[in-house]
Amino acid sequence: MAGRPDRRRLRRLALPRGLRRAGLRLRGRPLDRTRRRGRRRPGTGHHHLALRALRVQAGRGVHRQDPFGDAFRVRRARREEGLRAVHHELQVVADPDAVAGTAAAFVARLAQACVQAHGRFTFAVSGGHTPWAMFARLAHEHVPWEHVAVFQVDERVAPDGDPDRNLTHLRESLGAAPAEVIAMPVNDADLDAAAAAYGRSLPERFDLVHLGLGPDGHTASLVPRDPVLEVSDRLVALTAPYMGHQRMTLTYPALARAQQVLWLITGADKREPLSRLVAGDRSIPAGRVEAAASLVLTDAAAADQGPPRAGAQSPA
Ligand SMILES: O=C1O[C@H](COP(=O)(O)O)[C@@H](O)[C@H](O)[C@H]1O
Repeated sequence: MAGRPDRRRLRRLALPRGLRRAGLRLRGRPLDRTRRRGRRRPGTGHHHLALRALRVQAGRGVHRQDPFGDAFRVRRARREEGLRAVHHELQVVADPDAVAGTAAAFVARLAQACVQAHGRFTFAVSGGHTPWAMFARLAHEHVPWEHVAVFQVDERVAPDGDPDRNLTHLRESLGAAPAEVIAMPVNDADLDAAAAAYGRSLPERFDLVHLGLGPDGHTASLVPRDPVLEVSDRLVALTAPYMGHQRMTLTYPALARAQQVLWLITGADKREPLSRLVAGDRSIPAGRVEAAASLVLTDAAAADQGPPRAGAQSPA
């Protein structure tokens, strides 16, 4: 049976008490110099069964992690055989609601830290359904919105206000939160020029990039077999039609500007691509994303810790 979320802990996460209590690190340096809280003993958390399952599936790519405090630990990517191997921190919570709440608290606290450290928080957000609840929760968090710039990771080529547009749902979910959203210009007549212009508007680094994961292993609009996967000379590019729409997307070089990636992955249909992602499987598009640090936040269903499926055998 899936573990229940630790309500006490989640409540604490939703009410950040300031950076000094967060054990927060930014660009490798602790912002919390007075932190005394020790690490919890491995395996004592309510997620340990899920984590153990993923460790078996994914081998060395998975790291057991304390909820939240350690999630901010920035781990520098290593260069191995010319490739930048990303170490994924993995956090499993009970369900999509817990994913949304934990993610919103994470984003809010990172925003506070970045604004305090360098005056601005640059945040690139993906589409899909999974982040809607997180954005809605974020609107009620303590976020220094006047210093936040929200960029799009990807967008469908469709009219303004179209329900297929990621922007439509982003704005709806954020509600009255006064976020500056720098929208992808997917209605321009010359889409190649528009993509290039969006690329020029991107910051040198993103403080945070949110990514999702499709059942086919796609992330952003980096979709299997599309030539966009090989684009290395542009920050923003266009895809062939995929699931009904041509798309504009950040490319791998743009995503590599992320100081921190936050993956939000929920649902049983993500089990296989999730295990591939954390194993560093570069045969799926998501497995080729590079970033300075990566937190994979997932629910029990995606981590294969849901209720037993009909006909499933219990282990002996
Ligand atoms: O098509 C897309 O799907 C992925 C995954 O979405 P999700 O709702 O299954 O999490 C998303 O990350 C991407 O931005 C979007 O264009």
